[in-house]
Amino acid sequence: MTNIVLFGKPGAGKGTQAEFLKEKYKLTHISTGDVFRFNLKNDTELGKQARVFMDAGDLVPDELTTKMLIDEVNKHPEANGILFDGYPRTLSQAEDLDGFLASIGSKVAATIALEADDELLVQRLLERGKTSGRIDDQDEEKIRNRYQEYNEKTAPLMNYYQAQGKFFAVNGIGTIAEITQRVSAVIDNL
Ligand SMILES: Nc1ncnc2c1ncn2[C@@H]1O[C@H](COP(=O)(O)OP(=O)(O)O)[C@@H](O)[C@H]1O
Repeated sequence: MTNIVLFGKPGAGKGTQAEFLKEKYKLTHISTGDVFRFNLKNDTELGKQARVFMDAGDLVPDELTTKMLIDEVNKHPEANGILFDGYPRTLSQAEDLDGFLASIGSKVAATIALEADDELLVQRLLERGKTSGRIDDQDEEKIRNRYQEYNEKTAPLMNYYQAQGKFFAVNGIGTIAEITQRVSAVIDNL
């Protein structure tokens, strides 16, 4: 299995790239944000528990998120590899992911970060908020809170993966196709 973690700040383009990469490399795409939003929309028990955190732009607690993630991975026993989008976002999630993948005889092959400047990303999210219906994209304060969450809790993961020799950063500014090319170059070299 070639498991890839797509890494980057909110709005960096992880979801957009995932759509192309999953086709190109026949990967199973798991977006924790999408799974949470599906649960919110269907008002499931998980959705009810996650809503307050998501609407505020806070991270959902690790235990809830990791349980959901493992359930999702287990739905795809035939997967060629998984493209993780939005997970892990904390050190504890990264450790749990490593432990879980080891338990099924697998591992993270690479973590690929899409890099872009904060101010550009905030503008992208506000633009997305006009049409996406996402509450967390419509209010600049909530967006800034997501960046704070990212800086405090998610950014330290770069060191975690760097220490394992699995961290690759690509420039996330350019056309969608250009960025797909850059990410593909990393995957093709693994
Ligand atoms: N791995 C995770 N850990 C905790 N919360 C998460 C995780 N993934 C998604 N969420 C919740 O879902 C929200 C939206 O996720 P996502 O669509 O990936 O957002 P973004 O556009 O901010 O990258 C997050 O702000 C957070 O509340």
